[in-house]
Amino acid sequence: MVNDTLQVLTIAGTDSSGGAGVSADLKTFMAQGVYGANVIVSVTAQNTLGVQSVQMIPSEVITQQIQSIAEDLSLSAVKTGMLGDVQTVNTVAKALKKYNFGNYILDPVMVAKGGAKLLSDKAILALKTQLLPLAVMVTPNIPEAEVLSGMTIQTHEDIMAAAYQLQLLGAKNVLLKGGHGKELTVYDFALLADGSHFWLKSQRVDTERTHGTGDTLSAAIAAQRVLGCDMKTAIIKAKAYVDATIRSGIQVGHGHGPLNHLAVITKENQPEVINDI
Ligand SMILES: Nc1ncnc2c1ncn2[C@@H]1O[C@H](COP(=O)(O)OP(=O)(O)O)[C@@H](O)[C@H]1O
Ligand SMILES: Cc1ncc(COP(=O)(O)OP(=O)(O)O)c(N)n1
Repeated sequence: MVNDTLQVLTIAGTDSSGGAGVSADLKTFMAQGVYGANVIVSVTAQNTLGVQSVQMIPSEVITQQIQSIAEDLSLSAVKTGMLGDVQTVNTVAKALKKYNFGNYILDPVMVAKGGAKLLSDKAILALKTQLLPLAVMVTPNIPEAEVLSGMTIQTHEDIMAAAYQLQLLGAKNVLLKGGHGKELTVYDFALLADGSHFWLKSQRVDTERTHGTGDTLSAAIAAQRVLGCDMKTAIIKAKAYVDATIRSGIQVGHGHGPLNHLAVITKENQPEVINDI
């Protein structure tokens, strides 16, 4: 059942193959039992093999979409995904400052799994200065954390240092995702607003079908916050959900296939929570 009083917004781009972007976010919100609204900032022609084209939506249309929702819905959280260019980052930042949508989760999407650029170089600085300070949570993968922190990340110590740097730049909580890589064990690192930290340890699923994992994780965190979880619990529950969606694979497309958003979480999906590694 969807709880219609729990309303969450995603501001992101579309993915015509339905695996990432707004599609992943709305499927995740629904699966978590919260109501999802969407503001489209870009339309991508995309499939599991790559991104074929990107069309950005004009700023005034983005502003109008946000205003329409703000005037009617009762939102308690918002997440942003692909924002594309500097104009869009600035437009979204202006709207987030104007309207109070509650918890703001920033997924700093930069590059799709197939390698296509989803954020321009100029927009990176705008995202750092305009959006990071507004975010209750930022969820970079390792390459994104390197770009935002200006640091090279090779070791677990580097991961922690980069997360602290992102907190210094204004994000209250940081979840640094460790999905990129080849190791058999995946570690995500969480740094919370009170200065505490923990690692989420899980076994890597040997699959190419991970299209939209980052979107799904950040959308699930937003949903769990709206459902009333504290930040640590929201992160752990969201991680278990993503793990379930990867493990219950579906066979769509011929490349980086999408997740199964209706997956049921079992004990097997619970990450190990550890303080230090
Ligand atoms: N093959 C995999 N097996 C298990 N977990 C994964 C796998 N790939 C990604 N994840 C998890 O999915 C989430 C998203 O991570 P990641 O893929 O790094 O983000 P992004 O999609 O933004 O690049 C993280 O919690 C990560 O640990
Ligand atoms: C429209 C759109 N938004 C975001 C992404 C990237 O999503 P992400 O969850 O990081 O997944 P992968 O691209 O890493 O599979 C996208 N591809 N398209």
